[in-house]
Amino acid sequence: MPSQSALYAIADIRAVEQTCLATLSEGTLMQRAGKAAAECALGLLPNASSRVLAVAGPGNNGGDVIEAARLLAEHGLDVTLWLCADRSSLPADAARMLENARSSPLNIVETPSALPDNMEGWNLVIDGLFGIGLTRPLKGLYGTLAEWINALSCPVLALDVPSGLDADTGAIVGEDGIAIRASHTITFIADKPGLHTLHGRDYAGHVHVASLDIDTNLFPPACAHLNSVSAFSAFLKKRPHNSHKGSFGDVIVAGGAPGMAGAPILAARAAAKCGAGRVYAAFIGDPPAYDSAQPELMCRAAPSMDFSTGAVVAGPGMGTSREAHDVLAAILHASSPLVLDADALNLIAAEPGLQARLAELTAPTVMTPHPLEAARLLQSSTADVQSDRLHSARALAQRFHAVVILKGSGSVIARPDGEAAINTTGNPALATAGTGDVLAGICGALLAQGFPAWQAALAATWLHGHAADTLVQQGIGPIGLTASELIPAVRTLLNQLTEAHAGNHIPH
Ligand SMILES: NC(=O)C1=CN([C@@H]2O[C@H](COP(=O)(O)OP(=O)(O)OC[C@H]3O[C@@H](n4cnc5c(N)ncnc54)[C@H](OP(=O)(O)O)[C@@H]3O)[C@@H](O)[C@H]2O)[C@@H](O)CC1
Ligand SMILES: [K+]
Repeated sequence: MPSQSALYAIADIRAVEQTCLATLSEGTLMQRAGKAAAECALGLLPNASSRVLAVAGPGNNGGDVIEAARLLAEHGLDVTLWLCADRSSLPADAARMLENARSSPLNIVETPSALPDNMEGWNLVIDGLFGIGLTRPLKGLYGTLAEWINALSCPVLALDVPSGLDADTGAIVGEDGIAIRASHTITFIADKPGLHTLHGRDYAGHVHVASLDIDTNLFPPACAHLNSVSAFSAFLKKRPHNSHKGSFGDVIVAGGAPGMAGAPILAARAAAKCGAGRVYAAFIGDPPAYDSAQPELMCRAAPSMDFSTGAVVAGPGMGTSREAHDVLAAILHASSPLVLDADALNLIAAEPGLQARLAELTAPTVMTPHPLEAARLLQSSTADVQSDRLHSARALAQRFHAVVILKGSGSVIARPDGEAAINTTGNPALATAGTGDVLAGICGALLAQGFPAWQAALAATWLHGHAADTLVQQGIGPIGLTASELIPAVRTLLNQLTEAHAGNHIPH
């Protein structure tokens, strides 16, 4: 099996599947998938007399669920199979599974023309309508069945992919399409990006990977990975006793147009609490005398700043005025490690001169667009960006020669060579004003402490999301979690991670 964090595109899964099908005896992979699914289902059921509804579609995903349903019925559970397909047109393996199931205690309802009449009393629904062979939106009986399942209160286990969801992108197929909202997904052969970004997290629920015992050597390189601590932990360093504030770098946050002073303050506070040695908040408008809640920050006027002395976070509350443009131009000419957020991205999207300068930079650079900012940078629409978030993040990284964090559910981190990761932490509590400023500030602090752009982006995204997860577990959110509250939680996590992962090695 490839590494737990590896993600594969449908085309790659198909290629692996075809190689296996050529060497294994007929039905072997489907039997393995059915067995893994049945075992997973048993773990979700309250007792041995549980009632299970299995829904099967017209393809091999249907074959998987038929096999799983047979095994569960033979295990003594009360299982009904809703076969939403014409038996005579099932693919060969699925037809074989159906024949096997006939001699089992499984209750089979063939080609139903209506929905099951009882919504109550099911302990689990298993979704085997469609997997990676979905080619169009769920319509007719499939659509109404999906709606019906989504209204149930019991757990729903999707086989391979929740039906209606695109396994590559996490999009729901069709303009007004519908997908089955699963509480759990058991996905076969390898994990898939669409289960983790856009609608993926809402529709796939907990994802379990069943590799079906396929030889690791048959897999091509993964198309992306899930973000994890191991991807950046090598840069978590214990601090030597003999250190001073200059040892951990400066961060200069540039933004704060009149009326928008809060944004750079949030980013600067985050940078300070994530370990930068000194933090400046530089304002396009008049700077405040100091930040009374965090007087360690040094508040300055942006036009008179020297941006070459530390990592720069440009954009929070910056506005798009002429002054903001000139400050951004000065920042791009300083060639410092750089985080570009918010209005800095909007200014760049609007001006080819700034774009050309950005593409020339060799210092570590991270861009943190949300989908609308990404759309402006790519001169496309938010819908286009969201329709394939991995592709959009890669396109941005290549065009601007920077590491990109495309924010949203399952943030995508991409770098110019095409390497990409999907973040797994975070929750809807982050959908509130100021959380983006905090993310940019964390990123700036990590760049100032010597993280390369890629690892800084991975670590910042992971920490930011995990802090929100921790606070929600404590009841501080999702409703009413504020961006400010994230900052101390991120600091705690960063210290815990450093303690757990940094060796005794003292850096020089
Ligand atoms: N091959 C193997 O041995 C293994 C396969 N495995 C399993 O197989 C799954 C892939 O199987 P699959 O290729 O048969 O695709 P699947 O998702 O079942 O559906 C395709 C069928 O649905 C139809 N169809 C599509 N969209 C539709 C729509 N909206 N509304 C109505 N019909 C629609 C489509 O018809 P068509 O588009 O040709 O008209 C076709 O008939 C995979 O996800 C995994 O679970 C694992 O067990 C490992 C071993
Ligand atoms: K499915």
